[in-house]
Amino acid sequence: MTATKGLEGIVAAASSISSIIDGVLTYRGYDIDELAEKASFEEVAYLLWHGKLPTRSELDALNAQLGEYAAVASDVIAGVRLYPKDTNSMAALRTVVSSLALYDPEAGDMSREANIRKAVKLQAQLPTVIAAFARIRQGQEPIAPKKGVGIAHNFLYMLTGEEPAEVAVQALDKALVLHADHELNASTFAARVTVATLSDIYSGVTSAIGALKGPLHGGANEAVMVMLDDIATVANVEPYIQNKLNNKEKIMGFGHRVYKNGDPRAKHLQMMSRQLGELNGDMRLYEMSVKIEDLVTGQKGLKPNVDFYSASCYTMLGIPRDLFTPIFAISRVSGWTAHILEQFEDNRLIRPRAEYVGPVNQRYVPIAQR
Ligand SMILES: CC(=O)SCCNC(=O)CCNC(=O)[C@H](O)C(C)(C)COP(=O)(O)OP(=O)(O)OC[C@H]1O[C@@H](n2cnc3c(N)ncnc32)[C@H](O)[C@@H]1OP(=O)(O)O
Ligand SMILES: O=C([O-])CC(=O)C(=O)O
Repeated sequence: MTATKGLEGIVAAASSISSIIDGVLTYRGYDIDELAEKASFEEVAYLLWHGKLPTRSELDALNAQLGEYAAVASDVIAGVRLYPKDTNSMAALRTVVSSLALYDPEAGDMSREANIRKAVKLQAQLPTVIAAFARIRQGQEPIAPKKGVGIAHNFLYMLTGEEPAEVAVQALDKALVLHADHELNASTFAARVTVATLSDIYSGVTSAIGALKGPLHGGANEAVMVMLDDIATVANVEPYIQNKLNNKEKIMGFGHRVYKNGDPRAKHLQMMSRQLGELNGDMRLYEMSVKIEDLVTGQKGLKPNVDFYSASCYTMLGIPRDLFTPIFAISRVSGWTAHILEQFEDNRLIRPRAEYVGPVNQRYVPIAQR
């Protein structure tokens, strides 16, 4: 038995949810390029869960259900008030999502109907708890979710207490569409491994959030913004990046396990970054990002991934950088839960083997003689 480090190239599940074939990403067979231009995030979530685009009445019903479930139990918010104010936002999200299960009377109901309802609840409640966390740590009161608006609108409203501009809603909605699912990425795999033991959907999503947090995965979007903040000016891009490349340091937001010729989502986010810069009358972050891309792609052949341009986009939408990865989770919970539902449909415990490389033939030595 020989291990494949990082499971590179190993096909570990059959799935009909999303595919990456020859660098083209599809959700249920629909090209992400078309969905990014035409679909709302709620339509995409429905597509991931049900395998088809919703009719008008199906979408209306989903939106009504999302509105109904968006408020969370007051005890969950009371719990958030107890978190240290400087707590890591993804650690807070991991904890609060785990706690949602405690207040859901059907948390342990493993029927498909209950699991679909729980998927919708998680989708509806993640924006509420993230916005509540962000406000509470600043000494502000959480804002209750609004009915009759989409997830992107509601999140920006709950975060700021103000009606968001339509352009901001559209930009965030498109970003949510672009992040919704991605085949067997690390966090989705973590979710599937967890529920394949027949644990519940809340456990699966909590595992997934833990996996998304790391900077080699979803945490890279925040790390990109830390880098942009460090660089600060267009003039400083070249010395800063050159120094990192010379020291063989990783440049966050570049490279991908599957895409070697570029991530098809990045171009949409690059365009969004340019448009937001033009609208704000401030091209600094966009120009810095393009210059970083020129250097990193020119010298290393590495292309930007989904996390690279999302950092400048979210900052231009006025979102604090430590909420970038939680926003990724707001989107990806649609994919995680679709994969959990798919895993339950034809479940088998996920239990690979390890190649043993440790010592052999050891004999026990009594503690007094060691
Ligand atoms: C939503 C997402 O999860 S997208 C990915 C988000 N993560 C990041 O942006 C973090 C930066 N990127 C990376 O760390 C990697 O490219 C990953 C984790 C995305 C993919 O990792 P792997 O498939 O294991 O690639 P691996 O790390 O082996 O890289 C292969 C080679 O490219 C180099 N490389 C890969 N990414 C980068 C990078 N961002 N900057 C500099 N060099 C890089 C590696 O150092 C390695 O070089 P070597 O062969 O000389 O040792
Ligand atoms: O697929 C991956 O390895 C990481 C990624 O791009 C994603 O999860 O969107």
